[in-house]
Amino acid sequence: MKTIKAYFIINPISGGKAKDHLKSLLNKELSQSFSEMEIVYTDYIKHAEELTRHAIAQNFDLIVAVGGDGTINEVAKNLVNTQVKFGIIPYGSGNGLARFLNIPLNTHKAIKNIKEGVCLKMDTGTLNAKSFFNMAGVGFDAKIGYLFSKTIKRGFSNYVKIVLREIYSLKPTSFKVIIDGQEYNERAFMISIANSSQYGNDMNIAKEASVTDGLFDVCIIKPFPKILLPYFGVLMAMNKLKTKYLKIICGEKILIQSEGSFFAHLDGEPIFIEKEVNIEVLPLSLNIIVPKQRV
Ligand SMILES: Nc1ncnc2c1ncn2[C@@H]1O[C@H](COP(=O)(O)OP(=O)(O)OP(=O)(O)O)[C@@H](O)[C@H]1O
Repeated sequence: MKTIKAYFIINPISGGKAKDHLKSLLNKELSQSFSEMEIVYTDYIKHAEELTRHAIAQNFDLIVAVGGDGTINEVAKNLVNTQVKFGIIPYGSGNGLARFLNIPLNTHKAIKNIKEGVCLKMDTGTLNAKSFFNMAGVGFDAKIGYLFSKTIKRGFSNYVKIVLREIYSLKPTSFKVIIDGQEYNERAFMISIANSSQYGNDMNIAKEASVTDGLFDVCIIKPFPKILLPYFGVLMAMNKLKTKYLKIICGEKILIQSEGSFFAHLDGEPIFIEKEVNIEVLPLSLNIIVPKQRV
């Protein structure tokens, strides 16, 4: 048995899937792999942040988030630039980061990855000093993140319902964007800051994104005829989106300004912005467990 202390944080509501059985499953499949193991469920929003800080104080070597990108965010934000290893058992609605890293969506295989995977150092980011790991953004996806956070029902189908309801009233916003000192003035439906290539559910916007290149792909989505949406959806699912309506610029320091206040999101979790967003990459700052073939 390895002398590794492992701490599991389960979000009971993520992805709209039941997780009552997980505690006994994790104990059964992993108790021989670690010298000490603790499994806890979150009771409320941001509880995972408190639990992570507790686990760090108790010298756990490995902390695993069981949930989606929001849960990953709450756990991993305390692990940036530490030696603590981070694992994911995907149980979200979108699972963007897990899908990008080829972490299995099947629970048994994801548990096996916690045992047998290898450690990758990945880039993380901050938006107005708050951490994100998969994707941040302003505009339409931030509004969807806000509306999704207000719904009781989670899961992919509810996400799609909100997107379809909102897309037809969507209007572009004027943004000033400064990427590594270069200024762009754009009217856009949204601007996504991609660390991985995808939002979740294999909806890829930045097909060449890497989480180890020290750069974000700034994806400026310009106003497009909405009739093209199904076509773009198919291209995104195939990771082949290329269109004159999408401009991608890579950079490590990004400033976004707009008239008045607006919403942004960090891994799908909305935040209200008074004035501007400042985004920075923190290269290779998180030790994440991924399948061997991913490194
Ligand atoms: N016990 C709880 N009750 C209510 N909300 C919770 C609880 N525990 C955690 N949360 C909140 O659940 C939210 C959603 O979690 P998460 O993002 O992991 O799932 P998801 O949105 O279904 O998946 P994804 O982000 O992959 O689309 C987070 O904002 C988190 O703070």
